[in-house]
Amino acid sequence: MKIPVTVLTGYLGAGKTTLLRRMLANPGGKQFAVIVNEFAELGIDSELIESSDEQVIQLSNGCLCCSVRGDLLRSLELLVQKGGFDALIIETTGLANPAPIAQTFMLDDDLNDELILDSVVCVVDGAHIQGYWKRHPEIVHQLAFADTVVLNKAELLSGSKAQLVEDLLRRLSPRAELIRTSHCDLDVLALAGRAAYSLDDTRFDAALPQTPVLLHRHDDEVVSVSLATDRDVVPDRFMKFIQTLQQAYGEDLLRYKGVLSLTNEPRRFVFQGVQAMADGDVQRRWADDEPRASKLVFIGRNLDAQALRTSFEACLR
Ligand SMILES: Nc1nc2c(ncn2[C@@H]2O[C@H](COP(=O)(O)OP(=O)(O)OP(=O)(O)O)[C@@H](O)[C@H]2O)c(=O)[nH]1
Repeated sequence: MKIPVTVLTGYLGAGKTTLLRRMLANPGGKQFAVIVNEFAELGIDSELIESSDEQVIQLSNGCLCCSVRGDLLRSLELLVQKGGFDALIIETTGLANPAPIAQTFMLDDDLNDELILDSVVCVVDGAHIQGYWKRHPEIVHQLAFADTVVLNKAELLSGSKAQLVEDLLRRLSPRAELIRTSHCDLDVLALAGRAAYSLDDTRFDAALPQTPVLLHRHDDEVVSVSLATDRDVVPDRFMKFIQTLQQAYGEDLLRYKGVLSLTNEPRRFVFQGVQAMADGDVQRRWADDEPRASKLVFIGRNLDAQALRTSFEACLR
């Protein structure tokens, strides 16, 4: 029996990791393996998963659909050789086109014998989708390819706006099942192992170019800036730094997230945001043998990397 693969897609900050965490917290007797892909050089998501039971492979600094597609193939081969799991979840970057990822299963005979693409789930940020979808063509590809669309952050939508967003999603993803939710609080057991995705489906033909897409270009203006330090971060300076960035870049500040070592705080501080919406919380304590290193990733349009570095330096003790 082939091992089912669930691909989690959706734009930056939509809620993919939130959904992944829910799936891992409620495995329904499955032993998951997970591949997490991040656009930025530094990977943060594997830190947010905090999982010990699953094999988690982090692929950073590029998208599975293009620049790290070879890494995806190697990781899949490695996982299949090693075994020890009966379901696989792949979390793509918010910029990835799921079509070439699906092709990976189709084009490689050995993988095709072992793995089957079970479902492509597209998580949508209900609060931002109306402003985003025309500006970011990735979203249209992701929705067109999905068999399941999770309309997330629904609590931020009024009744009439929620209806408009649903209508838009049904237009962009007419065949998909649509689930409206907040914080991806949905029946995760119903998501995996249900063969929602079929390679015979016409959806696949429509979304795939006739020849394999081995490389495709992302929006060149969207860049990532990764910052790392082993000095402590001073909380109020850091908050001012973030507020200044939110004001300076507005909608162009697409996504930021990080794990920080704050002054006088024995626990790791996890911080993340989408445009002007940010939140952070303390997590577990830093282990005795663990370097108290902070890392932070920003993804946005035309970010000034040097200016970000200099401003971040000013937040350190
Ligand atoms: N208000 C609100 N916030 C949410 C909801 N779901 C997730 N979030 C928050 O939105 C932010 C992004 O969530 P993630 O799950 O990390 O999103 P993602 O799609 O994995 O992000 P990237 O991998 O960076 O593209 C986090 O701060 C979440 O806590 C929701 O339903 N409502």
